[in-house]
Amino acid sequence: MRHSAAVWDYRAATEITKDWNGINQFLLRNPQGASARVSLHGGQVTSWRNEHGEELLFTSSKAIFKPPKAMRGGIPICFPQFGNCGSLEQHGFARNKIWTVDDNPPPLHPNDSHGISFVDLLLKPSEEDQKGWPHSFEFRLRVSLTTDGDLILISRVRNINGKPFSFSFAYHTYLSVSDISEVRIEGLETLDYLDNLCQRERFTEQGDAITFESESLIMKKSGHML
Ligand SMILES: O=P(O)(O)OC[C@H]1O[C@@H](O)[C@H](O)[C@@H](O)[C@@H]1O
Repeated sequence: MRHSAAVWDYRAATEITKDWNGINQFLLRNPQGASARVSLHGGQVTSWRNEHGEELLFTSSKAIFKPPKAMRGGIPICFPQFGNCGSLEQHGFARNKIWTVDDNPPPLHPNDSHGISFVDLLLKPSEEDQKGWPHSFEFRLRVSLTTDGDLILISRVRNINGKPFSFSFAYHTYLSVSDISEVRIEGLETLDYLDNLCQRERFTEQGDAITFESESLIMKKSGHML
């Protein structure tokens, strides 16, 4: 029987290193050997490994690892705009910014505090950001790894001056799959989507599961991108 959770020190389980551009990144570990790595560049999770050390996230061999270009891999955060559905740069500016560590985040709901190893990050808009998107916000991101090796991302956006604004948001997750023909995505039946490979024509999903036989690039109206 394992008693590791009772004595597990989540701070000791978090190691700070530098990413490929010298920007701080955090390595989260659980007692079973699973890990996750998250960079202050974009608040982007760049690696998630299971207890066998297998990488679960994909990073393109063509990824550019240099700001201000976001890296194509891991989990880029799209905010305050998804895709090119607005006047901002593709997928918004959050993924291109240097986030800070949030030393004193407001408490999370107890149901959301499952992480055995975690880091809290914060993004506040710069003056430059506010020229392009004149809204006052704080974006808090908690990245946690559970005892079971699950990765949990919790995002909280706070309007700090009470003037209403709207935004779109997505975790642009690149999952690594060994055999795409084995993948099924369920639960999207009846949703409308825009097909990027058909000039963003709108269709309604009919099937109870999506499978992949060829290149596919569809954007669900609710914000999911496949
Ligand atoms: O190429 P970017 O800006 O990193 O965005 C990643 C991808 O985002 C998707 O939403 C687009 O449909 C793709 O065309 C794009 O490659």
